[in-house]
Amino acid sequence: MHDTRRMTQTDTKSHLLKIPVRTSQAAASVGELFFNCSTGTNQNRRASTSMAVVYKVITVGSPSVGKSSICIHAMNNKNVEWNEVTVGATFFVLALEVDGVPVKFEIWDTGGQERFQSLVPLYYRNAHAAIVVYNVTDKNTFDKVDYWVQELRKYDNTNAVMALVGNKADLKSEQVVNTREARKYAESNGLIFLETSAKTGINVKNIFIAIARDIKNKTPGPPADRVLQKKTLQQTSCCH
Ligand SMILES: Nc1nc2c(ncn2[C@@H]2O[C@H](COP(=O)(O)OP(=O)(O)OP(=O)(O)O)[C@@H](O)[C@H]2O)c(=O)[nH]1
Repeated sequence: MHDTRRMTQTDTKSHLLKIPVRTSQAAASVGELFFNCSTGTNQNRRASTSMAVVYKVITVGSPSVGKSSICIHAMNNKNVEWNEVTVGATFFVLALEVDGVPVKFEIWDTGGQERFQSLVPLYYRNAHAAIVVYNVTDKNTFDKVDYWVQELRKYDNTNAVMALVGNKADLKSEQVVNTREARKYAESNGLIFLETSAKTGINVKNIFIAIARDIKNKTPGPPADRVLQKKTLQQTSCCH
């Protein structure tokens, strides 16, 4: 069903390179992975050339909940009709200023299909944060949230920040996942919680702002385990 989805907006497509890569270390153990690489708008590209704190983030969740659409909206500041199944993972770079500090998010947006789930630990390695996404109009995707949270916790990354995101919040009349129930789950498991819409953009950037603040709170003072970079995106692109 999902294989028929295709991207319809050409300007964003022009930022995407679909390439087979033999990734080093982690991915080498599973052979050759395929992923897309996107560096976003010119504004995003310019912002990321200055000194920035770099955070590695991954997205996980059921298929079609809107993981890629969230990343794409955050980077382009607009709704982009996205109809492409993520194969393996897509790499995005998002540059934002958070409380006066330039932050570069290196996002591994993982494919939600079951055949890609075994790859998640590889992308999660050394991640500063994970975004667990469900679709507010599909209870099955919320029921899968706890599986993702427990899986991520297994991967020995206890310091990572986790955010629970209920996407497609623009479809209010179709919402079946109760906001209070989702928030309660998030609070009792120490997760950031937001409902978003990749269509209208509501709360999309706020996810990343909340994550950056949470990481900073967990690691106060000089950024010891955070990397300060002064590189252009050409230098940091995933395609080398
Ligand atoms: N109405 C609405 N539709 C959305 C929203 N976010 C995504 N969609 C649509 O949902 C479908 C799936 O979006 P994707 O971003 O590809 O979902 P995904 O979670 O990355 O899917 P996989 O690659 O299969 O893991 C697309 O048709 C999107 O246009 C949203 O906030 N509101």
